[in-house]
Amino acid sequence: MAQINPSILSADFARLAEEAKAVDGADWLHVDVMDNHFVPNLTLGVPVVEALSKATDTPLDCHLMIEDADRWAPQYVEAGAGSVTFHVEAAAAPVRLAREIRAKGARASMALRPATPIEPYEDLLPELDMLLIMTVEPGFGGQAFLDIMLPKIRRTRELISKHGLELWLQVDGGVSATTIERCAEAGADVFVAGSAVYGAEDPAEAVRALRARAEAATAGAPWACGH
Ligand SMILES: O=C(CO)[C@H](O)[C@H](O)COP(=O)(O)O
Repeated sequence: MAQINPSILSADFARLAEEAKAVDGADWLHVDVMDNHFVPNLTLGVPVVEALSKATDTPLDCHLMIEDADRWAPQYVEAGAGSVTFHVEAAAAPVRLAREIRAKGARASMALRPATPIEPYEDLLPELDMLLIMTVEPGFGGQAFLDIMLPKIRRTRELISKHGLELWLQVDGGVSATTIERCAEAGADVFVAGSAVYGAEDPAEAVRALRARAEAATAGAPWACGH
């Protein structure tokens, strides 16, 4: 089943609890943590994640776009995140970090910037619950989807199948009604959408419509069931 994770980067930060409720029915709430070092933007940190986790029943999918991921990622598990994604480019010891996230009770996920290839990390895949392929340069919502990421999504799906893994494959950036089908056909099964959800008149309906498109695009694919 396709999962849709609305990104609160496109929500009203003054009304985060209400904005979380506006997407009831979403699989996860995607929380973009930015430190103005790894990316040229600054958003929120551990205290806000802790408050948000108490304000919604939707599990939090925290995407850390921050330096020194080894130090900070475990704190997001303690703050209540159900899934924590660190960037491989910002982690000194990604295997140790993934194991620590899992040991603390959250799903461990690793992200790749657009210019980072998947192939050097094939052996790490069994250590992960999800792999995130960025389909824009991280830092801002509302950017255009990078079509050139589709072959990387396909190659990653092939590696996941080759190793018989349960790993989820997430895409983030420019995912909308016009791009989600291409992502799904290429092999993604978890879709982050910011402006396509929070820019819609009815965000909950936008989630349902995106999920229906992704599921129609992957009907029958062996990896598209069983979440
Ligand atoms: O990680 C992100 C940016 O770095 C955001 O999650 C992403 O860009 C979502 O916004 P949109 O769907 O509007 O592209």
